Parts: sequence; C-alpha cells; structure tokens
Amino acid sequence: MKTTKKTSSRTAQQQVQPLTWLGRPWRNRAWLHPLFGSGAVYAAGQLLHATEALDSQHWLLRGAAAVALPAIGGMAGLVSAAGDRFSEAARGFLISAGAGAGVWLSAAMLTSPYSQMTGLSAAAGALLAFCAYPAVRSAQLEWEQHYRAVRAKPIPAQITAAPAEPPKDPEAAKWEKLLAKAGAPGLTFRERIETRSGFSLLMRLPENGKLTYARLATYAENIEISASLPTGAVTFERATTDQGRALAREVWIHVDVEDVLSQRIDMPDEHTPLSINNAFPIGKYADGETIYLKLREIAALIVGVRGRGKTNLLNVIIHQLSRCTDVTLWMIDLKGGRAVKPWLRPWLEGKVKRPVLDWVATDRIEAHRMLAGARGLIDQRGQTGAGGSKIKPTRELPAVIVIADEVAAVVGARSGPKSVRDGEGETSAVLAGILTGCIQLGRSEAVDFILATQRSTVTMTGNGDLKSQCELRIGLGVTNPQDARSVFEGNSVAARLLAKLKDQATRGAVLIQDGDGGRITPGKSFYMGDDDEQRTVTRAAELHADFPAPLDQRGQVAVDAAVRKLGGDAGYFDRWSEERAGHLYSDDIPTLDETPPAPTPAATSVAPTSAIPTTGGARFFPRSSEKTPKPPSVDEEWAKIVAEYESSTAPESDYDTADPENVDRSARMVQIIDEAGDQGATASEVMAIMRAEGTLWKTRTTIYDALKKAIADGLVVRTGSDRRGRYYTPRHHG
Ligand SMILES: Nc1ncnc2c1ncn2[C@@H]1O[C@H](COP(=O)(O)OP(=O)(O)OP(=O)(O)O)[C@@H](O)[C@H]1O
Repeated sequence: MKTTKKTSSRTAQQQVQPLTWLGRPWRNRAWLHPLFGSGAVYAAGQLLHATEALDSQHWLLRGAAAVALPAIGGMAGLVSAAGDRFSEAARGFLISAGAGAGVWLSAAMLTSPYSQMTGLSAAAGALLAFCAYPAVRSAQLEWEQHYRAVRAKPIPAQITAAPAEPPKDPEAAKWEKLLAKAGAPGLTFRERIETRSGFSLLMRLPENGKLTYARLATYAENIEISASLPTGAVTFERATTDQGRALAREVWIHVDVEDVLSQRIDMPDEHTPLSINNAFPIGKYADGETIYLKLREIAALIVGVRGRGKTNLLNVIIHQLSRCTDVTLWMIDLKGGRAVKPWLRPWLEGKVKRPVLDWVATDRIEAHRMLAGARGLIDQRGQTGAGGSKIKPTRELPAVIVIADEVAAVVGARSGPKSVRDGEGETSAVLAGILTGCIQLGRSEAVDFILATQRSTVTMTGNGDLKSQCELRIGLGVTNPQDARSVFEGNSVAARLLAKLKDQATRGAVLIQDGDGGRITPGKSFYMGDDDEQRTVTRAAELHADFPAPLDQRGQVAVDAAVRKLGGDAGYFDRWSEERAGHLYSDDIPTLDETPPAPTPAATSVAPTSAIPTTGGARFFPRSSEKTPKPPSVDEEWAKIVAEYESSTAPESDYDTADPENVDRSARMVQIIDEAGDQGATASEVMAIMRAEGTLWKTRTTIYDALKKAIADGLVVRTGSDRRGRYYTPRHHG
C-alpha cells in the first residue's frame, strides 16, 4: 500500500468574515436605513390618525397607543443599529432616541403638541441627544477602527463559507505547467509525498470533466518526455477515501525515479521457516515497497510470454512456499520437467531425504492423476470436516498448493486429444472442468492453485469460469495490448503499462491485482539467478528439504484412492515409480559424452521416495510384462563405443578395493543386481535402492568404479554402455 504522508503546504486562508445580521450575511443593510426611518414615521402617523378618529373618551385605546408609539420608536432604533458594524454605545443611543421620540409623541397625543410642557420636553430631549452625541460618536469611531482590523485577520478554514483556492507554491506551479505541456491541462496540484523510489503527486482533475482518469493515463509517455524521466517511471492510481472508495476527481501520479522496474533485485538469501498463513515477499513494488503475497484461499493466475520472467517468478514463489512448514507442494510442469528438475536435484542426488516437491506431473496423463488426486483430497477434507468449516493449515494438516506451469497445455482448447479414445488421456475440456471444480471447492479445504500461462485468453485458460476463479492476477510482459487487456479484464490503463514492459531491463517486471477489480500495481519480482544449472534453486531445494510438510496420512489414502479410480494401476504412493517419474531421474545423471536420452516416460531409472517402502528392491524393477529388452538403438550402439573408448583412456581409478566399507557396499550392490533376476538393473535403479537403504556411496562415480570392479571379478555382467547399460549376475544372464 502506498503510504500517505500529509504535507500541509497550504497556507492559512485570507478569507474575511462577511457582515452578518441575525447570523446571516447581509451586506446591503446600510441601504435600508432611510426605509426603517420612514417606515417608523409612517407607522406612528397611522396610529395617531386612527386614535384621533376614535372617540376621545376611549381611554383604553388611547393608553395602548401611548405604549405602542415608544415601542415603534425603540424598534426603529434597534433595527437601524443592528449588525456588528455598530458599537454598543451607538446602538444604545439609537434605541433610546427612537423610544424617547415615541414617548414624546404619546405625550403630545394625550395632551397637546402646543402646550408648554410638550415644547419644553422636546427641547430637553434634543439637548440630551446633542450632549450625548460626541461621546457616542467617538465610541463608534473607535469601534469601527477595531472592526476594520478584525476584518483583515485570517479566520479558521472550517468556518470559511466559500472553498479556498489551493496555494500556488513553486512545486504546484511546476507540475501543473508540466502536465499542461504534456497535454493534460486543468489539473490542480493538491499534495506531494515522498516514496522509497521517488515521489507521488495528488492531483485534482478539472471539474468540467473533459480530462478523465483513463484519458490522463494515456499521457504517461508525454509526461515522461516532458519531465525527462525513464520509460515506465510514471504510473497512475485513483485516490481513495479511507474506506477505500475511489474518488472521481483525485488521482495519484506516481513518479518512480529510481526505476525499480528496470533494476535487478536479487532474491534475498533467507531460508528460515515460514507459514502459509502469513504473507511472504516476492519482489518490490515500483515505489520500493516490498510485494507480499498471501496465497491462502486464493487461486492465482500468472500470465507472461516466453522470456518475460515467468519461470523465474514461479521459482521465487516455490522458493518461498518451500520454506512453509505447513504446505505440501505439487507441480505440473509440461516443459518436460525442465522447471521441476532443479527443485528435485538435491534429492535425486541423494543429498537430502525428501524432495521439496511432493509430486510432479510432466505429462497430461500424470496431470490428470494429480487433479483427480486434488479433487479426492478436497472431498475427503470436506466430508470429514477436518479443521472445521475452513481449514487452517498446520504441519499435521498442510495446505496443498498445486502449481501448474504452462496450464494451457493441460486445459487449453488447442491442446490435448479431441477424444478420450485417442489414447492420450482426457480431453482438455474435461481437465478444465476438474480444475475449475477443484479451485472452487479447494479454498476452504486448503487446496489452492497457482496457474501460469503465456496468454490469458479463454482458449489458453480452458474456460472463462476457470479464469474468473483466479482472483490474484499477475501479469508479466505480453506481446500485444489485446493480450494485456485479457489479463486485467479490459483495464486499458493496466494493459498499456503491461504492453510497455518489453525491453530487456524490465524482464521480471509484474503488474499485480489482488482481488477482482482490486488495485493494479506495478512491481518487479526477485531474481533467482540465471545459470543453466539453476544453482540458487538447487541450493534452496537442499536447504528447504525438510520444511514442506508431508501430506497427512488420511489425505494420502484419499488421494491414492481417487487416482486409482482412473485406472491404469497407478496411485499416489507410486507417483515416483519408474514408469511415471523415471525420466526425471535418468536425465539427471550426468552423461557428459552421451547423446541425450530419448524423453520417453518409460525411461530406465527410478527415484526413491519416502512414501515407498525403502526395502525390497524388487518392487522398483520393471514388471515382467515390460521387461523385454529392446534391441540396441543406433544411439545405444554409439554410446557403447564412446563408453569403451572412455574406459580405455580413463585414468586409473582411485577406488580402494581393500576398503572394508567398499567391500560391504559392493557386496550389497551385487546382491541387489542378483535380486533383479533376469530383468537386470540399471546403475540408477541400484543407486535408488541403496540410497533408500542408506548404503549408497557418497559420490556418484564410486558406484561405477564398484561396478567395473564387480565386472572385472566376474560377479556382474553388463549389457550396453556403463552408464546406460543393464547389469545382471551371471546366473541370470543368459
Ligand atoms: N526478476 C527478474 N529480474 C531480472 N531479470 C529477470 C527476472 N526474471 C527474469 N529475468 C531475465 O529474463 C530471462 C527470462 O526469464 P524466464 O526464463 O524466467 O522467462 P520465462 O518467461 O519463463 O521464459 P520461458 O517460458 O522461455 O522459460 C532470464 O534469463 C533472466 O535473465
């Protein structure tokens, strides 16, 4: 979230309190003075006239008129002196003069205007007024001076009747001018806040509505040119109220001068345990804040064309998820295992007991099994009510996160067989259906999905339903604005920014939207390293091997049952069997001078697993129906020649044949080969069993030395080259 730091650059307002009368502004009161005077004289005259016309003996009426006349006079004085323009003295003077005149008129009415008494009282009143006048005048002048001073003083903003003009400080003037020059006139500067990578400006759109937020966003490049900023430095965001409601006229313009999007931000070397219940960092927002992802109860969709950093981002996410002690990670990798292998390597090499990925699928059939297994797990958790209405993952009951890279190859309309009869497994539509169901129901059962694809059109993501289930969207660079629009559902501002992320430096730059219609924010993912060996990934896999939780026992059984229902005699427990995962292992053996092995799932080796019993080597070998050895191919013939050349030119081995440990281990090795019977065993298969038992040598080459020694001693016979050959004991080699 952006931090908002209020800067009170606005100066005190020079607004003046207006004249008021009975609390309301009344500027023209002075004009009305003659009116009050004549009104009062008229009213008094009418009263006198009416009293004259009445019976002079009607005393009651005459008495009322005698009271009314001073009241009229007093009121006339009061009205004339109303408002804060008059001093107390002036107000008293005018009221008493009015009331005195009324009393005199009453007396004149009741007696006679020409009597001596009436004449004298008129003269006394006039004398009194004449004497009081200088004092009243000086008091009034003094008051007026004070009044003028009060008028000139600033008053607090909250009692200002009219909205104030924002001050034109140099910063405001500079940005308003620059934006007008860039084609966006009429914007008013409101505020500037500093961010970690630059600053943000709060601007107000012009009230005539001619410049909208969407239109302003099209000027990003013009603004960058006008302000001499790097491409992508300017982004926009609607300002919101504290409650998160977008304001129509207020816009944040983020200026990220540090250009985080073009920087390389190395993955922090942190390997402490985490929990899926907390958010974890995956990169930095353009304003320098850390991007935290919380992958609980949410499906994520990551979209980006080749080479924009999708694999890297997935690795960052797996890195963090593999630190979670309450997560079981499954991964569908239809790049033939390229993405998963670095994560499996430490385990395949026997350095650790468990792989960080609990299950991998590298073809559609295995992916189907995994999705069916996920569904089985969701149903089991739903039925048993494990963990109440919503599961809070723990190590005993972990969340299962299924990551599907290149999901289009599993559920995309253009992938997969047209019909299940084609023998390539289920159609994409069926798989998309299972996946959608899993996403919908998996949320409360702590089974969540991260889908990655090159494009987010419906053809690629299976169906609209599946896509709309993914609330968390992460877009990397795409090839055209149309693609960009499909990531963030018609949001043209985001689309334009996404389509801009094209150059080398912005690889790994992302736009993140959390929640449907949520804020879309640019950022950059951490960088996991670029060497072919993916050393950072392998190191993390080694360090995190014991962190991810194994699936709970009941879950394992449910998953196994669900997978078995698909037929083919495959379940969860034999997910690492040679038929299903052997290719991962055999490809992993360094075959420096060999031609690459054919990428068939029926490859020749097997990887160990904690879920498979670690004794009884025969379980690991191909079933008799599959054992018929194929005639050697040209590749194998060639490999054999290379191997023979190698062994004839290889330096003397330093394998110590007298070392008792070597003697014991090689005896066990020969025993395993013997148990394999007439099917024979590959070196990888023997290694897998020995590793599972804990009898394997520390270095991989030693087994080849031991095998060579056993061959030389006549204990073992080999067919094929040493690394890809099969080994038999003489009694089984016919
Ligand atoms: N966060 C990042 N920071 C810096 N460079 C990155 C980042 N992410 C990726 N790159 C660069 O982009 C290149 C492509 O990345 P990556 O292989 O992850 O892309 P991809 O989209 O998965 O492509 P592909 O589908 O071909 O594997 C990497 O070799 C790396 O140099």
